[in-house]
Amino acid sequence: MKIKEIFLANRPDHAPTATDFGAREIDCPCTLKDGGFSNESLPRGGILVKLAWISVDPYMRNRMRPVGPSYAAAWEIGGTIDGFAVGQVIQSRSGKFPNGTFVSGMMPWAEYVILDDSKPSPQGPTEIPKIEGIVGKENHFVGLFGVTGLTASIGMHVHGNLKEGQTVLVSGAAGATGSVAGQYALRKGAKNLIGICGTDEKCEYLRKCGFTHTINYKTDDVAAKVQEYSAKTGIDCYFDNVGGETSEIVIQKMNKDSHVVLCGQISTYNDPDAPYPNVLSEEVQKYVEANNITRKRFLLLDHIEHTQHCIGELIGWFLQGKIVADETVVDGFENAPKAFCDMLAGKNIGKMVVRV
Ligand SMILES: NC(=O)C1=CN([C@@H]2O[C@H](COP(=O)(O)OP(=O)(O)OC[C@H]3O[C@@H](n4cnc5c(N)ncnc54)[C@H](OP(=O)(O)O)[C@@H]3O)[C@@H](O)[C@H]2O)C=CC1
Ligand SMILES: CCCCCC(=O)/C=C/[C@H]1[C@H](O)CC(=O)[C@@H]1CCCCCCC(=O)O
Repeated sequence: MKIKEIFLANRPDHAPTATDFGAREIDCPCTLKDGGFSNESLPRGGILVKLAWISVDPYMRNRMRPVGPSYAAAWEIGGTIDGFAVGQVIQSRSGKFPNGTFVSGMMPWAEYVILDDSKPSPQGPTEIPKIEGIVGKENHFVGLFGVTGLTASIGMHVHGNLKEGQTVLVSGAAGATGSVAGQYALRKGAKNLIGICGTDEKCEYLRKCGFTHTINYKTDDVAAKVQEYSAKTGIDCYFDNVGGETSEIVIQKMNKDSHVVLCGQISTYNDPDAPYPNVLSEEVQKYVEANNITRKRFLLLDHIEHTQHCIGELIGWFLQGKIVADETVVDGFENAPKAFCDMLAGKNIGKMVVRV
């Protein structure tokens, strides 16, 4: 049986497009001549997984460069793309993952893949728990209960220093991470929650998520709106997904001893020369130091020990209907490259996910 896989075709120096990727046919591992599956060709501990949900993520932009980010390899030209995904076990030579099990983890972008059950979580296959109310919603394990939801909650938990009654501002607020970061702050007692995003439709989504104030950075005067919405309180916590000019504006309105959760700097990801994290202007850097504002880089992988606690909270809120987690679903395996480029261009509300 032939299946499709997706590979990197070019390393663009501009915003990527779907033409920077290619698709090709390969033989499906573990198939018989009659088209059925067999586990005979699986190595011991191997599982054949049919991809179900593919995550497209901003850090992948960096994997398109000759040297990738510190925590993930650069993709080779002509090499198969890989990323976080959810799939179902079709054939198994593993005692841990019997047929039918849903797993999440890093997977090549091919319709069927072989994974090794000894590779540790979260990169290696991780069983998706069968919890009433969650079964059938495995898509959320690439979003709300996956990397983005955990980045939001663990990021806030570790660097947010949230307290009852605070003012919290989130940039990139209508995306997968930002929308959960804001709702996490609300659950922890934030009283004034300000969200910055790129369209009016996204502002509406923020209101559905419980944000107090919304700012469209493409049409509003960001500095004036940030000033207006934080005039009485200042800002106690800033969950920064975007960096650049927006962050310069926000940080200057932060209170003494307040905290930046430095999660991402997506406004500069297409610029190969932009340092990560972005270097603040001299004036803003002085403000940070004079006001004892913490701004430490946050990386999910450095804090994975908080996963059980934070995923437990997220699942609890979800089952109680206390958290909104809309997704932008793109159908079709071959549309994953377009979904990735569209996410970078801001065409998603909530988590951008590909249904295979
Ligand atoms: N530190 C960590 O461990 C992790 C960090 N991240 C970071 O979290 C952030 C959000 O990721 P994720 O939730 O997956 O993605 P999102 O779901 O937020 O999607 C990306 C969004 O970024 C916004 N965006 C794109 N370009 C710009 C720009 N020039 N200026 C401002 N906003 C822009 C767009 O929304 P809009 O229409 O509002 O512009 C777009 O929808 C990223 O910075 C990512 O790198 C993610 C996972 C782990
Ligand atoms: C645990 C796998 C997560 C992969 C997907 C993802 O969204 C990555 C986000 C990274 C973020 O930008 C900073 C991080 O710490 C996140 C995790 C990166 C892990 C990549 C592992 C890659 C590999 O093992 O090949």
